[in-house]
Parts: sequence; C-alpha cells; structure tokens
Amino acid sequence: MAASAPPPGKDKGKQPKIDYVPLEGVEDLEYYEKGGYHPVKIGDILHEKYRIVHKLGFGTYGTIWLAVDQTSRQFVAIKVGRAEHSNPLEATSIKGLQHTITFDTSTIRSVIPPLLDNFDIDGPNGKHPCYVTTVGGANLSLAKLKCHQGVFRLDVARAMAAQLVIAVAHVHEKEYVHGDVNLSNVVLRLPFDINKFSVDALYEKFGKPMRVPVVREDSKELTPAVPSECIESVWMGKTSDEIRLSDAKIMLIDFGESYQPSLEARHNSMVPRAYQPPEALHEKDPLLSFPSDIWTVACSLWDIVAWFPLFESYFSKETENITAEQVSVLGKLPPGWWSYWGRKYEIRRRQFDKDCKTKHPEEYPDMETRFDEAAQKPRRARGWEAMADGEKKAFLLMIRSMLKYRPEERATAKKVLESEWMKRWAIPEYDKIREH
Ligand SMILES: Nc1ncnc2c1ncn2[C@@H]1O[C@H](COP(=O)(O)OP(=O)(O)OP(=O)(O)O)[C@@H](O)[C@H]1O
Repeated sequence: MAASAPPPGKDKGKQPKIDYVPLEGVEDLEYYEKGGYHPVKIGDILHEKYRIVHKLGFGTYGTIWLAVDQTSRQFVAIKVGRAEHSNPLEATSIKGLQHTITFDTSTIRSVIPPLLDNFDIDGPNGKHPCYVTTVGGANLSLAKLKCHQGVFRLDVARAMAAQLVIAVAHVHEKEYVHGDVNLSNVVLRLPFDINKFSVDALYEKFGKPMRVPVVREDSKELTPAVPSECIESVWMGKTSDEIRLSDAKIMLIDFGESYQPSLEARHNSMVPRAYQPPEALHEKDPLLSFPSDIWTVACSLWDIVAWFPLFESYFSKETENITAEQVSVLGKLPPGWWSYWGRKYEIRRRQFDKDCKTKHPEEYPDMETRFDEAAQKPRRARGWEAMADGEKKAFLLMIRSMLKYRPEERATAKKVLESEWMKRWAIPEYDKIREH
C-alpha cells in the first residue's frame, strides 16, 4: 500500500545497494530497483499506443510523463507507478470520483482530472500500474518556490482556494479521503490547448527533453533496472508572480494516498510533518478520516494565500516543535495531549507559561502576526492588493474552524464552502473564470 511505502533501498532484502553519481533535479536513482520505478525512456510506447515525449514530474510513488495517444493524437499525462508500494486502488479512487450530483459536472471535471485510461506494464523492476489523465502545468508549490517570497496575487489566491475546497468537498461527498493534500498535489491547468501543438512545436516552445546521463559510482555497467539517462521535467507553468486570474484554474491530483474510511482504517498520515493533524502527532494509534484531510486543506489554503507555511519551523520535522507552533497559533491542547506533551518535551516549559502564553512571541508568533508577515507584507511589497480587515477576519475565522484540535469539532468541507470568506470573496472570484 502507498501508505506504508518504505524509502528506496530499504525494501530489497538481500540485494546490494548500488551508488550512483548524484544528479540534481531528477528522481532519486535508488528508486530504480526491484519493486521501484520503471526505467521509462523518451520514445517508449506504452500499452501499444502512448508514445512518451517528455517528463512532467516525479514523486515517491512514480514518474509522470507527457505522452501522445497515437490513436486520438491527443497529449496525455501518464503516471507510471512503482511496481510495489503504489496504491493499487489509485485508479479505483479516481474512477469513483467522476460523477457528481451536488456540484456542477464541468466544475468537477475541471478541478479533478478524469481517469482516461489505466493499465499495467511489465519491466525489469516488476509490474507497474499506469494512470492516464489530463496534462497540467506546474504544481503550485514549485510555482511559489521559483519566486523570491512567492505569493499569488490576491484574486488568484481566492479563486484557487475556492477550487481546492470544491474539489475536496466533492472527494469527501464520494466518501473518499484524499490523504495527501498539499500544494505539490495541486497543479495549474494549462492556459492553452496543448493539442494545438505538434511534438516539435512543443519542443520549440518549452524545450526538448534534457537528458542527464546516469553513472554508477563504481563505474560498472548499468543494470536494466535503471535508465541510461534521466530526464528533467518540462516547465510549462508560470511562477506565482506571473499567474493572473485568467490562469488561476487548478486540478487536485495524486490519489495515491486516498482511502475510504468506511472500508479501511488508516492510522498513518503521509503528509509532511508540518501539515499533519494533531491526532496523528499525539495519538499512538489514531484513526484518520475526513477531518484529518480538513486540517491539511487548511494548511494548504494558508499556503495558497500566504508565502510561508502556517506551522513552519526550522525544526519542523520534530513533533515537539510542530506542536509548539500549533500551540502558539491555536492555544492550549486538549488536556490529555497537553500534559503528555509537557511531560515528554522540555520545550513546553521553555516556551509557554502555565496559562499557555508564549514566553517568546518573536519566536512563536500568534496567527495574526504570522498572517501579516506571510500574506500581507509580501503583497504590499509588490504593490499588490492585500486583504482588507473584514476579509482578513473572515479568512482567519474559516481557517480556525478547520484547525480545531479535536477532529470531530473541525468544519466539514461543505461547511467551509458556506463560510463567509468562501461566499463573499473566494467563490465570486472563481465564478469570474469558471467554465460552464
Ligand atoms: N497530470 C499532470 N500534469 C502535469 N504534471 C503532473 C501531473 N500529474 C503529476 N504531475 C507532476 O508530477 C509530480 C508528482 O506527481 P504525483 O504527486 O502524482 O506523484 P507521487 O509519486 O504520488 O508524489 P508524492 O511523492 O507526492 O506521493 C506533481 O507534483 C506534478 O508536478
């Protein structure tokens, strides 16, 4: 299962680990092993009809390729999963999300890319599940990272936030939990019709695949498990500074961690530590569900509106520091967690008094200070619109309703859609660009 995927090199039993000359900006070569990635090459034909023409990205569970469907002459995105540890239900999840009663069908098709095809391929590393979907542009995390203090214009952020919550409300209505909502899993829709391009014209506009040779540290010949060259991902996106409202259409991708709480008990949160809900940090055997998604959606909405994350910490991998971030923003933890955290970690005594007041507000600021620093200042510095007081109040109120410590107290995605900020600011902005 995706949720228990070990890092590369850790699941091979007796196979000796091979060291490669490190490469920047491409997938981890150690994943090319039995049970790992498939060594895809430019020009490969998958499933007798998809010709690989470029690379779109990579992640822990697969590599993602731009391909031409030779039958329809359309461009498609293909995720070629790891042979083991890919979620075998990823295709089932996406299929289960295709129909909607509550939401407008074209809106759902726009915010969740439909599954166009799925099949398995066999290779030197095993059998790989492949999913074919719509081609998107940059993921929002990268779009921000490419700018200094990357933020989106306010109208762009509002429209994107509305789409993300609509997508999640639909996923939850279908009784799925996405399980990995963060800005790397939100991509821009392409602001042009890619099918108007020939492959050569596409190469001319966005560059041919950049090939980086793979070399073993011991200079021995490569095994068939690994490709002879890695491909840098194509950049068809825009940086956060460049994105205008008309470009602000997004898709929620990567259902590799998704699950149905009614059919499967999930105990591990696979999102980065700073985005994990408190039940995942404080309970030994938490039962994750829809509210766990809501917590990560709140962190992602913050990232859409602000430059740096809400619970950012230099030591953000540590539970004690993340908890200190959460306490300074949200106040005292529920009693059991509060005393356990205090007993286990010295940071509680160092940073908070017995009434839970921060002793060093410059190190652990409150939510409003964080918002001003992360969302308002970077926009004002660019001469862009920042939130007026009424909007800011409504936005923070919505975020707080999603960040209740107790999962059962968190707002549902549907409730979030009914919040004042969504109704007065975010959805009206999305309506300006929504296709019907
Ligand atoms: N349909 C698509 N169009 C364009 N780019 C895509 C598409 N699907 C995925 N990508 C790119 O590939 C990256 C990895 O995709 P994805 O998140 O599905 O892989 P993963 O292995 O499940 O990743 P993770 O490590 O987050 O679990 C995305 O962040 C995005 O940049």
